[in-house]
Order: sequence, then C-alpha cells, then structure tokens
Amino acid sequence: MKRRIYLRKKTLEEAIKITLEAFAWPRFLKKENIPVKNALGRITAEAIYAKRSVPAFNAAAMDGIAVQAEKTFGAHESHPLRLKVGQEAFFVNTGEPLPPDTNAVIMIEEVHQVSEDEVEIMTPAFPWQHVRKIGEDVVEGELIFPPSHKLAPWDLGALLATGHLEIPVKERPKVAIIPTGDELVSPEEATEELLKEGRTVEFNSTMIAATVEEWGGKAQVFPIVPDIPEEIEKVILEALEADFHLVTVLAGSSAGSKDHTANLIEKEGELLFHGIAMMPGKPAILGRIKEKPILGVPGYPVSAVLAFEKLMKPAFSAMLGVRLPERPKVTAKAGRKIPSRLGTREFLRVRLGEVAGEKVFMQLKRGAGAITTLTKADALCEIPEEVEGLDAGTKVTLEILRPEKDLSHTALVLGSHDMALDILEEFLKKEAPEYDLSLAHLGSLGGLLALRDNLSHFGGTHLFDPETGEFNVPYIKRHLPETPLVLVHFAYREQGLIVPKGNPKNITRLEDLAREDVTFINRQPGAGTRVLLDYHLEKLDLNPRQIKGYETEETTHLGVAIAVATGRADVGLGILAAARLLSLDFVPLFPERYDLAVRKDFFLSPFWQKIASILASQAFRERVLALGGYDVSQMGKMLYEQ
Ligand SMILES: Nc1nc2c(c(=O)[nH]1)N[C@H]1C(S)=C(S)[C@@H](COP(=O)(O)OP(=O)(O)OC[C@H]3O[C@@H](n4cnc5c(N)ncnc54)[C@H](O)[C@@H]3O)O[C@H]1N2
Ligand code: MOO
Repeated sequence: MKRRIYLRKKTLEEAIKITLEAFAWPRFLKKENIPVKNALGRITAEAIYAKRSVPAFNAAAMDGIAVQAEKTFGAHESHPLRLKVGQEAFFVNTGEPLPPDTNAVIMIEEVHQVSEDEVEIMTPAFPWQHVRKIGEDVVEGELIFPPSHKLAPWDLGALLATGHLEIPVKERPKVAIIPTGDELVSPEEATEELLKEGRTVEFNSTMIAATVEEWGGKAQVFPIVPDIPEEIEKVILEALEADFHLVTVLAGSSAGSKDHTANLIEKEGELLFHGIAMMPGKPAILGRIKEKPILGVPGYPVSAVLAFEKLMKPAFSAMLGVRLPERPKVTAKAGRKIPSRLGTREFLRVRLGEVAGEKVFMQLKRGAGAITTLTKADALCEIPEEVEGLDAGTKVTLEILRPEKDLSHTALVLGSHDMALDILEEFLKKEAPEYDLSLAHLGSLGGLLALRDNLSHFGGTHLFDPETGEFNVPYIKRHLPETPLVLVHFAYREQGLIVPKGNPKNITRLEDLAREDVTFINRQPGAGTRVLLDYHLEKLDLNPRQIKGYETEETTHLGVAIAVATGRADVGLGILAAARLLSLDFVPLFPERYDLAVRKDFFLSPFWQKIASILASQAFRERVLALGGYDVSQMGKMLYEQ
C-alpha cells in the first residue's frame, strides 16, 4: 500500500470543530431504564419528577413533646404551664409522625416532667416549630432533575425518597478500541525474549479504555491486529457493524509503510482529517464510515492519550449532554527558556516547584514515546500555535494533572551538570522519598542567573576566574551581588581530555586540539568547562579558529563523551567520570572546584538539611569516589555566604 505523507494539517481548534460538526453526537445515545441503586454517575435521559412528597406526613424534627402550639401561648418563666400527657402533650422521637391535632414540637430539654402524666413548660411553642411539614423537602410533581443531569450519590437518595426505583438514563457511550501493530504483544504474553527481539507491550488500549470509563463510557478492547491491511479492514468493519458509538484504531497513523488506517478509511468511507498541528498527537485521523465516527490515534503512548483526550472529550460532552470536568489550572513561571515550533500546539509535561513564593515549572523530556513523562508530570503546559517558545520567567497557565502536592517538596536544580548530582537524586529518592529534585543542565553561569531570577533552588557551578585564580565567588559577586545565597563545596574534579580507548591519535596536551587531523567537540558558552578551555587557549595563545569542531557544542559531559565514543569527534574536554562511564581514555589536565550555589531560604529549609546529611554520609561519598576523578574530602563545607 502507498506510503502517505500527511495531508494538510488542521489546527486543534479546526479538528475539534470538524469532529463536532460531522456527527449528530447529541442523538447518539439511546435511553435505558436502570435501577436507581446502580445509577451513580449516569446521566438522566429525561426530566424526572417526584412521584411523592417528602416527608409524606408532618414529622417531628426533634425528640420531645408534640403539642398544639396555640394551647401553649400562656407559658412563661413566671407561669409554667402544665400539660396532660396523652391529651395535650405526646412524647415523640425525631422523624415520627405528629399525632392528630398537634402542630409543634418542644424539645425534651425544655420539658420538665412533673409526674407520670403531667409535664411542665416555661416557654410557648410557635406553630410548626421543630416540625418537618408534609412536602417540606419535595412536593409531589416537583422537578427533581432536568434531563442531562449527572447523578451524584445524594441524587440517588432523592430519587428513592421520591418514589423512583428505576430511572431512564442515557446509555453509556460505547467505544471499540483496536490495537494494531506486528510488534505488539499483550502484557500477559510479553516474555523477556520477545521484548528483547523487538516486541513491545501493548498498553495504549488500556489507557484509552480507562479514559473512556472515566468519562462514563464503556470500552471494548479488541485483540491485537497485525499490520495487514485486509485484517485491519475486516476488524474495523466488524466493529462498525456492532453496537459502538465510536471506533478507535490505535497506531498506524503516521507516514510509515505499515500505516494503513487513513487509506482504509478513504477506501470504505470518508477521511475527514489526517494530521493535527499539535505535538504530541500530530498524526491523528478522523473518518466516517456508514455514518459512524472512526478515530485513528498515534502509536506513541503520550500521543495516543493526548490525541484521544483533546479530540474526544468535546465529543463525549456533546454525546452525554454534560460538560466533562476540566482540570484545575495554576499559573507558573518557566524555569528556563523553552523552544517551541511556530504553528504547532505543543503540550509539554512539566514539574512544578516553588521559589520565593511563586510557582516555577520545568519541562520533562519531550519524547511522546516515554509514558513516564506523563506519570512524572505535575501539570501540562500548552503552548499555542502562534507562540514560538517561552523565555525563562514567562508566566503561563498550566493544567494540573494530579492533586496539588506540597510544592516545597520539589527542588529545582539548574546549573552545571555533574554525574554526582544524579547520584544525589538517587540517594534522596531512597532516603527521603517525600522530596525530589528536578534537574536541568544550563551550565554554571545559566544556573547562577536562574538563581538570581528566582527560578531555581540551587545549582552546580565551576567557573574559574582567571584574574583572581578563584572559582565561583568572583562570578557570584559580579553577576548576582544582591541574591542571598550560600556557596557549599561539592567536590574537586579532574578536568581533562576525553579520547577514544587507547588514545589512537595520541592527544596529550591542549595544543593537540589545533592539529590538522583532530576534531574537537565543545561545550556551550557559560559552561564552566568552556570557560576553563577558553582561558587556557588564551594562555597558550591558541586561536579557537584553528580548532576543528570548536563550533560544535554539547550541553553535558556525557554528551561530549558520547560524541567521542561514536566517532563524531576525536577529543573533548570533560571530567574523568564521563570518560569512564563509556570506557574511554582520559588525559588529566587541571583540577577544578565544583560547588553548589544555594538560595539562602532553601539552605535553611529541612529539605536542604536532608541533602546536607546525604553529602556528609560515607555511603554517598564512596559512590561519588567510585565515579573516578573526584576528591570529596571537603564535600559539604560552607565556602561563602552573602
Ligand atoms: N517519517 C515520519 N515518521 C514519523 C512521523 C512523521 O511525521 N514522519 N510522525 C511521528 C509521530 S509524531 C508519531 S506520534 C508516530 C506515530 O506513529 P504511528 O501512529 O504510525 O504508530 P506506530 O509507528 O505503529 O507506533 C509508534 C510507536 O508506538 C508504539 N505503539 C503502537 N501501538 C501501541 C500500543 N497499543 N501500546 C503501546 N505502544 C504502542 C509502537 O510500538 C512504536 O514504538 O510516528 C512518528 N513517525
Ligand atoms: O506528534 Mo507525535 O504525536 O509527537 O509523538
């Protein structure tokens, strides 16, 4: 079958409009009668009226005596009134019917029993005091619920009280879910061997089915269908014949040779759109076959979830006649610059923290294949089509994905990357699971500036100042003199040349970078390693233009090591630990001091105390030493404060 390149992409708004207008959603659901006891969350199909009044009799609202109010008017503190039990006063309990010819209840606390057949009262009762009159709650014939009302637990009570045992509700939207893909294997059948051979656990159907259930629908998941057009066609037609309101095909939506859904829809019916200018979720498809909607959602898990939700939530609302609840919103600042494609609606999964009383968010990985970008996310950040990206500090509204947690339990860590920070994150997860770190690599200077702008809690820095021969402090004084912070020593590390195993090009000195046969991989400006490099190049009177690859940048030590390991470069400047991790060789050149610059309020928090105790622990130090090239003897020492 032909490969298809996306047809013109719709905006998400256009796609939703087409989806809503192409079908008579509000007429999709039939009526069904169900027992009230099973009706929680269901939607009324018509108006429901009370078949009886509640209460159906005048009932005592308090424990006490029932009386005829008019006969008690003479009672006064100075003239207690005596009433005959059984003739003028009748003992009643809450909820019991009032005896004939009584119209008020006096609470037992206000009644003085004089003898077995006489009581005394000090204050008169007014008519209907402490009485729930007939129909006080509901009068027979009164409207209890309009059509399209979603039934809450207390609604069931009102229905039963007013004489309904069964009620007409809208049937639940029924959705057929068809997973497709040769590579898929059901979770139950997934063995280690199959997975190593390239098979993938099929789980999108479960997520989509759960979404359908959450919205009040009913999902049926079909067995996995291989990427054979005839087979997929057969199953789709079978599902269309059955009693479903929507057929959803999973995967096979993009441009690959096995992506058949759109072609099949065109063959059997009408393709309404293929491709939405949104990420994730771009290759979504909507079609109509025999008046029924057929939706194709992308295979990548996050794309599948978001495409289904964004397109089908409005359709479900239209079907059910109720607005499905929106997620709560929160305003937060971008912790760092976030690029975004102009013309595409992007949905970023983000983590939230709180700095100086304001919410700050950090973007998680973007890949739509990683389902943990949703499980780890606190919120979704929607970047509209007309916005090209967000600058650090830009305020936006986020959609919260889980109950708002205590934001003081997430530390935003922006600055220079060091592998020992990943180990710190791991230790923290183990020893204080209530706290977590959200790390992003901005380089040393980027980290200091984020600290200045109230966008982070702490960050790693290793900036060498050629003038004073000092690390970090001169930069802090120069760039953020007003920011209250504490500089805590983390470790001394060895910076040097990362070269392939065996050092085939025999690179031993910085001067070798200028050699004709050597390609270098650089770090980004503002990175401590870059500052160090530029300083030493100048000292050696080496012109960067003589260095092949000087313009190519990576943002982490590991990135540099990978470039060397894969042969993209012959050499990079970085730390021993990175070289070791990929079994590369290392030529030590200069030791450097790697410190943590910490906001003062964070430094004083219980969270930092926890971090400090990890830094002081033998177990942590040993793990860092095992990385190689570290000196941890001064770890945790306070170096400077302002
Ligand atoms: N040349 C291009 N390639 C791709 C494009 C593109 O525009 N041009 N778009 C990419 C985008 S964006 C997405 S999203 C995916 C969508 O792919 P498909 O819908 O065709 O799905 P597959 O390729 O079959 O699968 C993608 C991925 O997801 C896994 N998968 C599929 N179904 C399930 C399931 N039910 N449960 C769990 N995981 C599933 C599958 O194994 C693949 O790993 O295409 C890009 N490519
Ligand atoms: O747009 Mo695809 O839907 O990112 O992963």
